[in-house]
Amino acid sequence: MNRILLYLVIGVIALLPLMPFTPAFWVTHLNYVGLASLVVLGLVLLTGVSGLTSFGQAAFVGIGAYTTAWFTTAMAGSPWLALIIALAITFLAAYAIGALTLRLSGHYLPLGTIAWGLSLYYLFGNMQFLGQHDGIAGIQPLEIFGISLASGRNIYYLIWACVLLGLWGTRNLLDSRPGRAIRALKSGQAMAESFGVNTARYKIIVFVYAALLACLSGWIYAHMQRAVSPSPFGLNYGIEYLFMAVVGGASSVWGAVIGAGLILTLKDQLQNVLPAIFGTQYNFELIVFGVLMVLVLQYAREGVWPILAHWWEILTGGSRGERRREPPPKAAVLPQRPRPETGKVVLEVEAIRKEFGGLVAVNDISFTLRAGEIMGLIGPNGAGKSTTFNLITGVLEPTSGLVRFQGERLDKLPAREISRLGVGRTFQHVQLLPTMTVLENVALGAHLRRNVGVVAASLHADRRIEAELLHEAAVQLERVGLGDYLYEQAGNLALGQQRILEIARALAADPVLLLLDEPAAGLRYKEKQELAAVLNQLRAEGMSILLVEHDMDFVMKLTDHLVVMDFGTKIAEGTPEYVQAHPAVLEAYLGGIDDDIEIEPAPGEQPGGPQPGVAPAGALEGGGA
Ligand SMILES: Nc1ncnc2c1ncn2[C@@H]1O[C@H](COP(=O)(O)OP(=O)(O)OP(=O)(O)O)[C@@H](O)[C@H]1O
Repeated sequence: MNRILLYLVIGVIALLPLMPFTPAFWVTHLNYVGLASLVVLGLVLLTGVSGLTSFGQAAFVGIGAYTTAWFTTAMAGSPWLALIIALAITFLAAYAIGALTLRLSGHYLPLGTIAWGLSLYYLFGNMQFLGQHDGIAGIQPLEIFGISLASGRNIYYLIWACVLLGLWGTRNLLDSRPGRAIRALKSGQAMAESFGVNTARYKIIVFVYAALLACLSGWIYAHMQRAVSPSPFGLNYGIEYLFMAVVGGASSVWGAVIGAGLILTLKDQLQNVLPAIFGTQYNFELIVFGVLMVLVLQYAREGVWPILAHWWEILTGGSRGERRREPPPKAAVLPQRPRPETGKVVLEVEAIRKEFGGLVAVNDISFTLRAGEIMGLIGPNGAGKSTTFNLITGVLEPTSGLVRFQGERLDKLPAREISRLGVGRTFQHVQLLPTMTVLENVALGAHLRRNVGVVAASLHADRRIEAELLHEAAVQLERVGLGDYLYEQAGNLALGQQRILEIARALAADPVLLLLDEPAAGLRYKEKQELAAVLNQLRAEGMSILLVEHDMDFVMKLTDHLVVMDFGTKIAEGTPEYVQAHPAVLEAYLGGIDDDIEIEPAPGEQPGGPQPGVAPAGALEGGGA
């Protein structure tokens, strides 16, 4: 968000209660908005950013409120100690609940959150020492440095200081190493895992983070209301918080404040206006909310915040559109892993086999790849190339056979561990985080090269490491020719550029072995030439590269060694010249027949004739490297 707007918001928040004309009910209303904003901020991170829908946040508000209510009344304890206890209980409860429910996918997760939201609600209402459905009254107001926060105007500052801190911390978190991993949870889990991100762990972290914010809100609420009862912590409120997140804009931290403000103000106004119109006391506002939700989902799926941000952009002359052009500041170079000597065996594939039911997709394939070598894996459509690729990268487990990388078995390891050993990869279908910048996407590739915790990231204590990661990402982008697009949203790049971006991201992981799945697909002639130059350069630096590629012209000019597959079986292996002249290869490629497509002839040979599936780039894609 634009800085001017930020200062404006802070100024208004600071001055509003001081103004004599500000009515007391405004301050009270803003206090509720602030408390709800804290809960919704957690939901923005959990649901909007990470894609984990939770209906149960109100229960965590309840843990914060009930802990302090009981501890400060029954035990006459300090509310500050109560806050620590409440946060600790919430941490443990959220960790346990998260570990159980976050494994659930699809609609099972929201259903799981409803179940534990209801359980905690009934727990509050049935426990004798928590006052059952009557709750606990007589809670003391908070006091800071001798100043009582009993009045709405005083506690207002505590609430909004917490909201601003929460916004600041969450923004910092999102713009950091753990933040990039969190932003990959919604749509790029498999990709993130192959760069070493432990997605299951990050899901729990986000869940606990959101629960702690809700707990803080509950703690302040109890001391503001001076009494607690179960109803504000039930499922209805859980749904309302989610509603606020969706309406405000579930992918922006500011959406939390906007959503809470809009919904609570609307609810307040509707509760006044609707009974007067209809002459009854029924909760008509619920019907209006239902209609509003449908309209938001239909016409403003990203919520209100992006619309407001767009208006602000127009108002301030497009300041949001001004992108930084300069590269990130220079920083120390990240440590690099030792490279094997050129010519040393890096990858050994021994009789790997993959059966899908009765289909043998990969039939006892073996080959080796040496340091400083580019190997191509080719074959007609359905030959088993991608399956072989997935067996090496840990996406699939072989039925039998083994894969060794620098002497270590890969075939039993998950993708995350394979990446840790020094294997970088790209994807057949580009897997980027389209709303993140090109630079951030590539920095995700360097995830394992530095470690930053969530707390350090939230407090912005990660500046040096963050600078190193971004610097590394910029260097790799410069290397592959995308240095002019650092701050462009990755989704705005052309498909060919996105493929190149994937290579930069894989390079940011400092791999010893680079696995490229159809890197030239969608690239124009010049881009292919540039890609070939980059790959040649990498080979010269001792990198080992295995590529699956359909563009024969590109493959033949670039690779040292080829393995040709057909129907899951290796039918030939050798230099490009040897393979091009191999009868089994010609048979495999000529078998299907498209008379217009011709295989590139081996030196000194006549053109090979038509071929299906895999065809020379010149025929299928307009030229190669
Ligand atoms: N998950 C799966 N379940 C069942 N069959 C599969 C699965 N994945 C691949 N196959 C089958 O295995 C065979 C090899 O497929 P694979 O995708 O590895 O071939 P490919 O050489 O990469 O083809 P293309 O060039 O079209 O990508 C095909 O017959 C395919 O239908």
